[in-house]
Amino acid sequence: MTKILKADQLIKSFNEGKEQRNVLDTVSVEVDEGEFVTVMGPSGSGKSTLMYVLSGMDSVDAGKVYFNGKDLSLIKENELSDIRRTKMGFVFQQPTMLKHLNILDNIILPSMRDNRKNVARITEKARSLMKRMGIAELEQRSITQVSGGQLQRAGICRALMNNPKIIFGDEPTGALNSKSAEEVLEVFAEIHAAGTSIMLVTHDAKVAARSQRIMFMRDGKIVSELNLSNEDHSDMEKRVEKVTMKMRESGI
Ligand SMILES: Nc1ncnc2c1ncn2[C@@H]1O[C@H](COP(=O)(O)OP(=O)(O)OP(=O)(O)O)[C@@H](O)[C@H]1O
Repeated sequence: MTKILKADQLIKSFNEGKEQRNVLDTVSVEVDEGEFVTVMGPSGSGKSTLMYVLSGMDSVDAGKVYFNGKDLSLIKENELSDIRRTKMGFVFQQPTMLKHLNILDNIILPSMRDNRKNVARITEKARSLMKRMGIAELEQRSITQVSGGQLQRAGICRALMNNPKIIFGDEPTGALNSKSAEEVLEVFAEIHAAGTSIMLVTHDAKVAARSQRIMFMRDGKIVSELNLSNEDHSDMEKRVEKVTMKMRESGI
């Protein structure tokens, strides 16, 4: 199986007063192409930092990150930003969108950067994604005229504009009510079914239960994993129960 991501023995430290603290402490990770993984762990355990270094948004002090077989430490910053823009999609807890643009324009804005001549094609792509995400009728609305769940689905459309190989999500349902969260999770399931790899950071067992494999972090280390790929997908309650048990076992 081809690895979309491979990380060996990552170390990342930050200064805490006079002390240096390893926020990532010899972390190794592998994600298969098309795999849906989640990262769980207590606040401050290093989950977001792990996601930032795996996506090349931040550097490591030691260790290697390979994206699609490429050592990220050996490529120049402009190639790295091209990879991030064209091969990776990012979804955060609160999508950052511009207030004076409507939803459609917010979705297409990042793609316009190097494709000004292809407005028609880009707009068509955005419309087809909005339809797929169930927000086709919202294109003219401002970002203050939609619900949190609808805004997040717009954020996912924006992340999918370049057909990324992987979507990174940091607590993508963290700010949503349970109904909107369910809808957004359905969207992630659909993106995964279409072949895109997904890595989500979450505190929520219901989110993690949707994934194929969960990595549990504590104090900058991956302390355990749970493989759900052979568990019945229709029995979500049982999957959530397994995740909750493993969280307890892992001290999370
Ligand atoms: N730029 C930074 N400078 C200094 N310390 C940082 C920096 N970024 C993160 N940290 C510290 O690294 C640790 C891990 O942070 P990180 O955001 O990765 O944790 P997390 O598991 O994602 O937490 P949460 O669930 O609260 O989002 C925390 O103690 C945080 O304060």
